[in-house]
Amino acid sequence: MATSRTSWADVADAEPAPPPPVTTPAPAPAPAPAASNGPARSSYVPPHLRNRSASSAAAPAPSSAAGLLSRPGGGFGTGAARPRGGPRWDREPDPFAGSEPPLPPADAAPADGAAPFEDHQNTGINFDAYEDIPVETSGRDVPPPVATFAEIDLGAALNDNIRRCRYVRPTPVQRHAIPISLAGRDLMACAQTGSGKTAAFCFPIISGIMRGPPAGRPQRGGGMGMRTAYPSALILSPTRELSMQIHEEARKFSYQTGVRVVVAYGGAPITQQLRDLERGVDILVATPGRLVDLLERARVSLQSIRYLALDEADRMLDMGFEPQVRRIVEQMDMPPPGVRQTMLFSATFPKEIQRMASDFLENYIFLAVGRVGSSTELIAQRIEFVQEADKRSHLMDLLHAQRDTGKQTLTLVFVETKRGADSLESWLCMNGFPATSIHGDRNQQEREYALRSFKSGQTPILVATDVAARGLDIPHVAHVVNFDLPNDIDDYVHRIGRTGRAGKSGLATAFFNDNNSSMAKSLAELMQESNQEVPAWLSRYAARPSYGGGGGGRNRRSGGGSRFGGRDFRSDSSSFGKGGSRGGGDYYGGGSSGGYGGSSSYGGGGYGGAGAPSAWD
Ligand SMILES: Nc1ncnc2c1ncn2[C@@H]1O[C@H](COP(=O)(O)OP(=O)(O)OP(=O)(O)O)[C@@H](O)[C@H]1O
Repeated sequence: MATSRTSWADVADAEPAPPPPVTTPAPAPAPAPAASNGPARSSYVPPHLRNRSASSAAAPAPSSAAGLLSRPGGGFGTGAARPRGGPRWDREPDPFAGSEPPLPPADAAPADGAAPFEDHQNTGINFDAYEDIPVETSGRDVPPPVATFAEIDLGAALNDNIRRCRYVRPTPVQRHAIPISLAGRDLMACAQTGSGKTAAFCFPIISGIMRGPPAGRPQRGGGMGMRTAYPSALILSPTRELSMQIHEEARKFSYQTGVRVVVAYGGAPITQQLRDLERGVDILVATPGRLVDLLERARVSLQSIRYLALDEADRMLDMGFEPQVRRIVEQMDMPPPGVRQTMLFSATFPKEIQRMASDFLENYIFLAVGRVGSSTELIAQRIEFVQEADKRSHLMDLLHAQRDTGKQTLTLVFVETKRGADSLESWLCMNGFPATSIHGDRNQQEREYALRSFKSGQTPILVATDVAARGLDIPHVAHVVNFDLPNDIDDYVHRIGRTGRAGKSGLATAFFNDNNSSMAKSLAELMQESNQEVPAWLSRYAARPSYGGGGGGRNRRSGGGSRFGGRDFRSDSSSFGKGGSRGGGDYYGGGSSGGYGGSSSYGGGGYGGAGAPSAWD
């Protein structure tokens, strides 16, 4: 087990007070548009012009500001209302407020220069832990990786935000993925949980929107009073909370760049989201269900999309979102592959998603940082044999032991069902452990409240179904407990990945019993691969042929031929042709057409029936 010497959390723990607000001066006003159709449009400046004064001189000069006003990206077709009297980002709320130290002067050092920023290198991702990570790329003419942010010309405004985020050096996935995306290539990228994938797809999108040429005039949306938004980039993510988180991150990265980020997800009132869209949108972060709704209402058009990013794409398939995702990407007005740029990111890439994704991508590069679907060595994994009836008392022992250390940390407990989450939450509270829960039966307000209360440490235990398994970046989660193991090793990888993030070490404990025997082999393999000690009893389980995966579980690793089933499927001779069927297999719940059935094992995933509101959308 690799140990973290200087981790983000170690340093963050040592930070006594919230840092002062941003001190960056506002950029010089962008050129005022020369023509207007009305007051609402008069101050609109396309993103690639907005940053002209702040970003590098490499930004292309517009031929005519007036001509750019009709550019659909950055607003709805009829023009978005902007604050008057100056560029709108002057009054942009500071997404860093209270979270960072003063920005070092831009000329103090390049973003990669460690020395001047050493004292606030709190996100000091433990790069040593990632240094010798194996990287595999396939595809034609792969652009070379970079070692520093300074080697990439992202523009001054974005570099300022990178400094504000206290990112000193790019993580391995960023080192490879950012140059690939900046070169305009489609990308399928797989990297371990907590390794900085969000920035890896956000930076090139923001930079591209800032610098890119104006998109063509929308063909519809201006008439009949229809206020249609024409984003330039779409980021799809499977869960509401992950969409919210990506939105927050993207807002930080695009602060004072003039690039406007809007989020749309189910469970929250659509009216507010519509208002946000009406104010203009360059990057739309959305869950598939809510986006389909917006498209059907013609409040969003995808015809100006230049960048499409799918985060946790495999999860969207798991959740039965394939029809919606295909509808959004293939059947609406989105430009085809080759015209738009498409990026897929996840820590796990089963072949099934690779096959679907290959329909969305053109001449793409497959990037695997670390073994595909593997877990980071920063997470110490423990598997304990615990009978169902003993799980609660065992959990209590763990929590008492943790409490005895006197350290204030957060514990995330995964269970399989929504009812199980409710009942464990109240049992913990009754027993003196402040807990809350998040699952698909809780309304969105309750879910968000639970997450806030957990993050703040008010309720340091969060009992969750898989709704919280993917992507959520919650600082200080020191322990993930798999009270109920999932049926799929990829889900296990994502769950435990809520700890041990950004170079920080973490602990993951799983309760295993006969009910989980189909997981034995893949668990043992995963642990071995991550240099964890595999208990002898688990190896014995794994050695039994009947427990070697497959079974009833959706155990992609062991069921799919090659051991990890996650390399670039184009190099697999048995791979399906482009657009081919994805075949059967239990991964899709019995080879259904990928409809709305979802999987009961996800505690609320999928659609309950036609038109039924989903807890996931
Ligand atoms: N270059 C960097 N330097 C320091 N910290 C970074 C850097 N890039 C990202 N981070 C931080 O690392 C953490 C994890 O990043 P992120 O959430 O993007 O991981 P991820 O790979 O998407 O994880 P998951 O697979 O769980 O979704 C975040 O808190 C982020 O701010």
